[in-house]
Amino acid sequence: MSELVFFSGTMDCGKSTLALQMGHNRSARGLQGVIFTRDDRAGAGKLSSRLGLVTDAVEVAPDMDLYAHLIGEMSKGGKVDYVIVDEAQFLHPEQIDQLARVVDDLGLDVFAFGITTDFRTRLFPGSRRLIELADRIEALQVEAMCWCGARATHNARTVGGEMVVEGEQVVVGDVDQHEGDVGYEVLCRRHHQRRVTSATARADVLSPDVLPVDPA
Ligand SMILES: Nc1ncnc2c1ncn2[C@@H]1O[C@H](COP(=O)(O)OP(=O)(O)O)[C@@H](O)[C@H]1O
Ligand SMILES: Cc1cn([C@H]2C[C@H](O)[C@@H](COP(=O)(O)O)O2)c(=O)[nH]c1=O
Repeated sequence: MSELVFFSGTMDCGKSTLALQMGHNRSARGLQGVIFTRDDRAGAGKLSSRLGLVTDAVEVAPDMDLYAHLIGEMSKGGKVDYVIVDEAQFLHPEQIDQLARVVDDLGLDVFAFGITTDFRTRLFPGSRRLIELADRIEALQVEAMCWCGARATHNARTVGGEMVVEGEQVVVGDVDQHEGDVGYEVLCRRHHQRRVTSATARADVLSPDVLPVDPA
């Protein structure tokens, strides 16, 4: 039975790597897939992992009908055995409905990979729809870690290392950005709620306010 599966996790937990591995294992057995992505850091039409692997993909435009695209491929004689979607949080809810239709009407497995929540802990519309429609939701096994050592569960947006809570929902970027740039850091809920990033935690430790006071 074909399935719509949502592989979700924080940024930097290995989603794109797993997407590439699942595609590789299937193509090694002669299966052919279509890989969709949107706004990958490596550029349009690319699916890239921080482990250095990258593959070509179909860049999803905001108004693209994914079901119609696959029907078009098949009617041109293309073989499609499965579908992979990376950065699925950026898709419109209607496009997630189209993926569900691919599973139900075309009998193809659809494997979608993405983060669930944004820097303000709000669901992305595409991820919300995936949670509503997916046959299965899988949490990635390799856990990303907060600077404190706890499991990272939330994505923070940072500017110059400090967490920000205002801004557009979508700003393409990466973890480990240089000072001053907009970047991201994964945190445990406690430190996301308190807005303590690795940089501000370090600064607090160094601050004279928190140095032990000599009573003498
Ligand atoms: N130099 C490295 N050595 C080993 N693993 C690495 C290295 N750099 C990144 N990784 C692994 O790659 C993961 C990020 O993979 P990626 O697929 O790009 O994540 P995601 O798509 O979830 O943002 C990290 O959590 C880490 O496990
Ligand atoms: C939290 C958050 C993230 N983004 C962007 C930043 C990256 O370009 C992608 C996530 O990619 P990854 O492969 O999972 O690391 O999403 C965003 O636009 N808005 C946010 O709030």
